[in-house]
Amino acid sequence: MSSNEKEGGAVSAQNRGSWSAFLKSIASFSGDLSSLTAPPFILSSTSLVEFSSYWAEHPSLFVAPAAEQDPEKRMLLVLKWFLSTLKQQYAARSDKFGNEKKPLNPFLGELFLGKWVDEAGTTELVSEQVSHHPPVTAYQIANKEHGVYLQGYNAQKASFSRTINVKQIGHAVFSIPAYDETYLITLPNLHIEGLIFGAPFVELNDKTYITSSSGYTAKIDYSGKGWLSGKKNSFTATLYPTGKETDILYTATGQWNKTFDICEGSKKHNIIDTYDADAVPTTKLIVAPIEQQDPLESRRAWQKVAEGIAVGDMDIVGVEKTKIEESQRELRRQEKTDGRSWERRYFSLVENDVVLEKLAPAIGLLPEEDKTGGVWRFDERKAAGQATTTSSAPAPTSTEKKLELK
Ligand SMILES: CC(C)CCC[C@@H](C)[C@H]1CC[C@H]2[C@@H]3[C@@H](O)C=C4C[C@@H](O)CC[C@]4(C)[C@H]3CC[C@]12C
Repeated sequence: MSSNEKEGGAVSAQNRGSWSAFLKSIASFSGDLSSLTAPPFILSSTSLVEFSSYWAEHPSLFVAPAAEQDPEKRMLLVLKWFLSTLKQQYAARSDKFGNEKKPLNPFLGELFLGKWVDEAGTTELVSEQVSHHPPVTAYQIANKEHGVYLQGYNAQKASFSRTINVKQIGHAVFSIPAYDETYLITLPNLHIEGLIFGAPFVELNDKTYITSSSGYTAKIDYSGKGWLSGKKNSFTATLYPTGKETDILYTATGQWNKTFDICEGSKKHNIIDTYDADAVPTTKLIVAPIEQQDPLESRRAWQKVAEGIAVGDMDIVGVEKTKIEESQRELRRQEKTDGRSWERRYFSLVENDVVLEKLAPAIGLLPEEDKTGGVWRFDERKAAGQATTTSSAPAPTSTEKKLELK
């Protein structure tokens, strides 16, 4: 743990000045989160491209739907897995360090590759920054033994109104080809709580949906502590046949970062399952040693910046970040001169996506392609030409070598 990370909780006397200057600066903030300048002590050395891994830190829950024969119960298992990911996605860092941190902004083409190996077999992750303006991350998570796949992409738009509000644009697609089944998942909007106390954490807003090609939909309503009542990170999810919202088959309710109950029907006393986030251990993602990583892999590319953050040396951080930014600018200049654009390694833009065409209308999802550069999908053809394992990255091209910072 870095000196920076040990500080968690309320702002120390030493950091109070920079924190109040930050609070003043964000009052007029709106746009890409990448343009938000946070004080050094709130900087994380983890790039946003790594966040895709939060979808599968419980591989057994991820693959569980594949073993269920009944489509209704399968949908319930997909909902349970989704709910279990929320703690990892939105509370893991504030739980660990006492406060949320500002992640590193990935550069175009940045990769995060890894795998989980446990009782669920091998679950592989490919995450790639597919756009820089606007920043968009795409990912695929695959467990081939169980035949379970997740892919998606996301961008964030931030605005300030009493606090930092973040709108998520994008979606995820969970699929089990053996059942010819696809689930379209929308992403929660969020806001930052605790800013005033210097101990920021995430609270989710509004609602999200999961809708399946087998004819079921789950609606997840998020609520927080509020001024007068309620508990932090609360939600109520209902599962129903698509289009029949009042025919509730199952209800899940509780706190996504702690415990929740799954009940049959709409009555909250018919409990059939209880999930305790603290009782279900996560599996550690295996990432190749830095020296064996491709130059575009996140931890290798950001290594020196991360070292600077760890020791609180903002001069090193500045110098090393500038090197990355400069080499990125040079790549863009070169592409412009050559009349070509950056070739994404694993993902491609698609038109007329069949999953969206079929499932998005049921939940009113608008893909907002202008905000993500289009609809991004995992490209099997491209991936076949790449090594997605964590140890044998393909040799970098000459353009990519320019990124290798000495
Ligand atoms: C703490 C504050 C001062 C700086 C702002 C940090 C802000 C940019 C961070 C904080 C939380 C981040 C969310 C994170 O909780 C989880 C996810 C889910 C993941 O799948 C995609 C990224 C996203 C939305 C992060 C974006 C950056 C956030 C809002």
